[in-house]
Amino acid sequence: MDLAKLNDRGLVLVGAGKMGGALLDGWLARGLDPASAHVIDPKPDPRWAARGVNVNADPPADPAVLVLAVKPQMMGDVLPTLAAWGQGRTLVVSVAAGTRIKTLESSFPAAPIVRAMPNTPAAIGQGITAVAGNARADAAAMDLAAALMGAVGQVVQLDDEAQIDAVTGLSGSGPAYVFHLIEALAEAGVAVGLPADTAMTLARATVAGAGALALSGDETPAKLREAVTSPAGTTAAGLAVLMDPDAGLRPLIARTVAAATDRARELAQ
Ligand SMILES: NC(=O)c1ccc[n+]([C@@H]2O[C@H](COP(=O)([O-])OP(=O)(O)OC[C@H]3O[C@@H](n4cnc5c(N)ncnc54)[C@H](OP(=O)(O)O)[C@@H]3O)[C@@H](O)[C@H]2O)c1
Ligand code: PRO
Repeated sequence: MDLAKLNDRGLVLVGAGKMGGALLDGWLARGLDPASAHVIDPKPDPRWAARGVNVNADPPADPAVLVLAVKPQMMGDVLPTLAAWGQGRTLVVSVAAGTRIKTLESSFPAAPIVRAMPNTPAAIGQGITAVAGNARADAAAMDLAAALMGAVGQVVQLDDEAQIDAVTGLSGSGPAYVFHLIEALAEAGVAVGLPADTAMTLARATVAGAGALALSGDETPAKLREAVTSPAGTTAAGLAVLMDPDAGLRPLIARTVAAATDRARELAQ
């Protein structure tokens, strides 16, 4: 999207921590005017002020978008302070895990509201965000939300807000699983004889390259895996361990995503 469209009325970001900060980095890199961006955060990173973003000072009364990126546990304290923005002209976008549209509606009864679940690769324009809107989020509001999140990666529209918990368990938390895969690959490389820095370089580039290849064409991940796997070769030996139906990656990842999804449901308020 042309983020310049937001530059007239402004964007207010409440909570510029890891996720809010990653989004703001992405938006600023893609044309959001720092002078139209307003951060509210008790301990803001000095880099926002250094880049010309308004920090904790005179946010507009009628911004185009209010983005909520505080921890779900903070929402109860934060929402009552923001009610003035819920008059209907401002699109409210919450990226919080757990916090339900119903809860947001009790603070912003007149507002179009979109729940969005992004992930941190948004900072480099390679995030993916799932979105679900309330009844007041008409086509124009959903378009604005999709454009906002689309500026920092792909966007998936959900039919049902309840699916956001599963999205949180998969792609919201997912970058952490992949970073841990890099750590595990590097440690395994050291265990089979590589220097630590070489192993980390190989692990990082292997995951990044495989990810880029998986996104680059129409081949399924299964086909791409098969293309690496020579009959009776090295990959087949490795995959025999990794694809063990009981002790391999599939049941482990299934438990991982289920645990994260369950936690999102527990955080529900
Ligand atoms: N991190 C992710 O990968 C990710 C992905 C998808 C969604 N999310 C969602 O994004 C939200 C933020 O998560 P996070 O990981 O970015 O956490 P975080 O790094 O702790 O960011 C939250 C920010 O909000 C600030 N804050 C606290 N009280 C505030 C208040 N009253 N008004 C304004 N700002 C306030 C915090 O400041 P202090 O640090 O000083 O308390 C912090 O800078 C959560 O709801 C989470 O579910 C995160
Ligand atoms: N980070 C948040 C959490 O760990 C939500 C998805 C990723 O709760």
